[in-house]
Amino acid sequence: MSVQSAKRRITAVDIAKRKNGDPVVALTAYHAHTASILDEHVDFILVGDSLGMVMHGMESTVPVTLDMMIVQGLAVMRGSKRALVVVDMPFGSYEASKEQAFHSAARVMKETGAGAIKMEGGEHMAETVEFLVRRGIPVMGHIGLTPQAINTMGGFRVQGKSDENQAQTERDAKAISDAGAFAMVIEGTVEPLARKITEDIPTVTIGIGASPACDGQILVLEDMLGLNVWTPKFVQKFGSIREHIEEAVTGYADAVRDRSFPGPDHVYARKQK
Ligand SMILES: Nc1nc(=O)c2c([nH]1)NC[C@@H]1CN(c3ccc(C(=O)N[C@@H](CCC(=O)O)C(=O)O)cc3)CN21
Ligand SMILES: CC(C)C(=O)C(=O)O
Ligand SMILES: [Mg+2]
Repeated sequence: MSVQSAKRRITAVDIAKRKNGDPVVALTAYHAHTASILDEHVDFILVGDSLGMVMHGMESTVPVTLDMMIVQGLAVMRGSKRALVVVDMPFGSYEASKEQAFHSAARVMKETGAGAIKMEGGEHMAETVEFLVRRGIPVMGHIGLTPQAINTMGGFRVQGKSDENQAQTERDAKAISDAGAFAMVIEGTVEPLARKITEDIPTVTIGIGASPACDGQILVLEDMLGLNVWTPKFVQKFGSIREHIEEAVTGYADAVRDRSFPGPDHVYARKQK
């Protein structure tokens, strides 16, 4: 990193000011190349623990490690210079105690240079969120459908369908907001709940499968590009990257088989005498 950069990055403080303003635009990225494409078009890039499922074919995000998040977080920092980079805390790296959370989050901040971290959880994580924020780590919350809880939820379940669950999710939002999170992801919740939370709390809400009522939106990049075959219902495919890759790969395979590749332009010759 340079001593002084010409254009400063968007900060967590900038995002926090976007309540009732223009919608906050966010996408996930795990690589330097994709990060460099998103950099000019989004407000923040999330290095999501969804990378376990998207890059590695895991069935959930539970096996993702802190080291995996740090490696990809660093890649995304190298590829970007304008957008805020937020790194997800993976399952098992923060839930045991606020000290464990600080230790893990500090590693992410020091080893990647990212501007903020995100952690899943409501009321039960509020004390931890406050502990980190007070010690200089901007925290993005994540409530509603929290994928790391797949094994206690019994699957990825849309939240807010019952009165009891709606009331709990509202308490979660309030607790994370009061704890000082600069923004929070609301994932997989029924529309009236996402709307009510967004109206009731002063914290910026970022929706994913949580209706247009939120202050911003996020999607997993590979889902909206059309690279992943199956996606949750809340995804709109804005591209069809899978077909582009298929076309390029079959073109290459055909060219190798009929010996039209490598062609004259791709061959090294000896020095002319
Ligand atoms: N590629 C990808 N995209 C994501 O959005 C994403 C991940 N991976 N991994 C981490 C979590 C997991 N997510 C998920 C995964 C599955 C559903 C899902 O099965 N949804 C059902 C509805 C379930 C219900 O009705 O309760 C669906 O059909 O959309 C939702 C969110 C969102 N996140
Ligand atoms: C889906 C987003 C919000 C996320 O947490 C992830 O990509 O891991
Ligand atoms: Mg995540």
